[in-house]
Amino acid sequence: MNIFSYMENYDYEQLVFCQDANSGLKAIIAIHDTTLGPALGGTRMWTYASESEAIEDALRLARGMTYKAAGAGLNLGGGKAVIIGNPRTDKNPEMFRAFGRYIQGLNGRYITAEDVGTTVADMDLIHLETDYVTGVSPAFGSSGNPSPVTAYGVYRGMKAAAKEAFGTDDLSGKTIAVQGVGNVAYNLCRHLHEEGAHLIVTDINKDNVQRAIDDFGAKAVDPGDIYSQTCDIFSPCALGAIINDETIPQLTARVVAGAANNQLKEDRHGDILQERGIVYAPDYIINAGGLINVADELEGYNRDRAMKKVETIYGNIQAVIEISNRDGIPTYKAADRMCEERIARVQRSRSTFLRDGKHALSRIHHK
Ligand SMILES: NC(=O)c1ccc[n+]([C@@H]2O[C@H](COP(=O)([O-])OP(=O)(O)OC[C@H]3O[C@@H](n4cnc5c(N)ncnc54)[C@H](O)[C@@H]3O)[C@@H](O)[C@H]2O)c1
Ligand SMILES: CC(C)C[C@H](N)C(=O)O
Repeated sequence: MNIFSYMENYDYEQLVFCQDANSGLKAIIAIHDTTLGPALGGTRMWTYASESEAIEDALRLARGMTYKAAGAGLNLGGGKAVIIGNPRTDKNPEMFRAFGRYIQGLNGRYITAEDVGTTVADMDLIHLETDYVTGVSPAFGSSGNPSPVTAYGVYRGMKAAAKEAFGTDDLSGKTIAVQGVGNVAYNLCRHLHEEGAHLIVTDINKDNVQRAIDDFGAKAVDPGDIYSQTCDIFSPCALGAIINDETIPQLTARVVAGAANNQLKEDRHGDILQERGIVYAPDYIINAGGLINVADELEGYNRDRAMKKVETIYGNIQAVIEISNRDGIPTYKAADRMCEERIARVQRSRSTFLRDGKHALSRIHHK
């Protein structure tokens, strides 16, 4: 991988490598764009097949966070971190403390939170060394696990997409196929079940499947069979790149709306969904609830205020669909356009010289 070419291509600001032999920490922090504010994004812990794969994942996810924050109307930039290792076997407290010190060294340019493979307990360890961490235990006045809030945002965004496809946002009686029933999707299924939707679920983790059957009367299918289920809505809540040449022909749903990051394998798959008349709720717009929730901590966490902001995801999905219909472009392009325009507008309005430029969040975390 030619790192500088890649960074130049998508206009990345900074890539940081962190190594601590004592704890075995090998981490990468990617900062994409801080026009709107400090880069906030989770830390992923994963068994990457190679260092290049880890770098690429950090960079790709960081850019997604720039768009996620811009689309959600937050004054935050985009960043993400990855720790190379197996989250089940390779963690130790010193690793997260060492990582916290590297974050502190960035002096607020990057703020972390949970992502796949990291937990509230890990954030508590990072918090021992830095204040630039969110999703910390509620005992510290923080917001805790962001997943249930992400799930609520996905539920609201799914309703907005359903309104476009079916003329109503009522999901009762609708059949929804959910791929992956982990932290986010379990909570999503609860909202859908309460509204009277029929659920078809799959997961490679049998316990998670059983929990959805027991709690929501879901029908379970094998992981490879989820795409071809007869359903109204397909909800990807496990992996990225699952909307691709192999899966699109199998889809019967009229809406794709789920929590997973980077759902389209390539942009052209968003074009194909549009050609097939499938309403695609862009991933970084619909799954912004967790980010909105942890971002609220930066102003002193207030659950009611955070949940009110999460409600805006319904309107944000509607806004994207409106741009898509108005300009005759697929929804993924409409979302990119909406976010890029906001970043450009803010950049222009902050272009005048100031001797001591300030950002609304520059006062945070100075205890
Ligand atoms: N947690 C959040 O707040 C949040 C916020 C935004 C986006 N996301 C994204 O949403 C997705 C789910 O996040 P999560 O926190 O629920 O993660 P999770 O790890 O708790 O859940 C993912 C589930 O998918 C299952 N899975 C993995 N591979 C699968 C496969 N091939 N087929 C079927 N199931 C499979 C896993 O066993 C697990 O149960 C991820 O892509 C994550 O990046 C999460
Ligand atoms: C800041 C976090 C809650 C980030 C979350 N993992 C996401 O991808 O949006």
